[in-house]
Amino acid sequence: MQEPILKLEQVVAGYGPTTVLNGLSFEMAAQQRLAMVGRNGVGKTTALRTIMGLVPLRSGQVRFRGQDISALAPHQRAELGLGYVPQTRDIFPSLSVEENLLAGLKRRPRSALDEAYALFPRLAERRRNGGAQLSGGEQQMLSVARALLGQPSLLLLDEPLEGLAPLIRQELLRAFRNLSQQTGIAVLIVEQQVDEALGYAERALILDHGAVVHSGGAAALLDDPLTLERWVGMAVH
Ligand SMILES: Nc1ncnc2c1ncn2[C@@H]1O[C@H](COP(=O)(O)OP(=O)(O)OP(=O)(O)O)[C@@H](O)[C@H]1O
Repeated sequence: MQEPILKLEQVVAGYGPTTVLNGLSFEMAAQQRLAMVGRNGVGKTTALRTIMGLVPLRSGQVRFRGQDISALAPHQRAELGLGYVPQTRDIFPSLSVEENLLAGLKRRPRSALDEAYALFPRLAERRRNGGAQLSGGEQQMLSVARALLGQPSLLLLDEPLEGLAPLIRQELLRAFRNLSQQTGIAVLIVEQQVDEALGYAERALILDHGAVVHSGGAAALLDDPLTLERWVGMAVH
């Protein structure tokens, strides 16, 4: 079997006296779309932040393309090919769309911006608008586009659909699908919009108390209301 792009082994992490991840172990294949779901507070955001190196590991290991990255700083992980879009939509509100994208360019030529505009045509239309003038959905697009300019091979998305209207959610998911097809980038998506995330992903994990309690095909989970009800506490439509 091909080496997993990401592998967590018995990861323990938390904040101060609180342990949030209690032996979290899972792996994902290159080019895979994996959804991570679970009730509020089970540790999904903490898992992404730990993979990125923003929450320190207490024990266990994080491997990226076979390399143990547990001791690396976040920027070193980004350089290796990890992209992270936090829940907070990491954009500069006082800069224009184009300036925000330029800030994410690093050593790439300016023409790389065309990739971002091809993926999100709305951003091209609003390239001179200030970040603060964008709608929630446009801010999310900008945040994702900026992360992509770093050419990650694995993109971590923390609740990208949160607070967005259904039509905009569909537009974003369409862009994520195009992205997967065109670039083969692997995507780990954390989402409360469980039905939409499972519709997008190939595989799914359910977390509870900072560990995996279910792992399998996303379509199969979408068809399994008992498991969803038990661990996610919500019926999908
Ligand atoms: N900076 C922090 N300091 C202390 N505790 C924190 C911090 N961030 C999160 N926590 C706690 O860690 C636990 C897990 O939070 P986390 O955000 O990882 O869960 P989540 O599954 O992503 O939940 P949600 O869906 O609500 O975002 C929660 O009990 C939360 O209160």
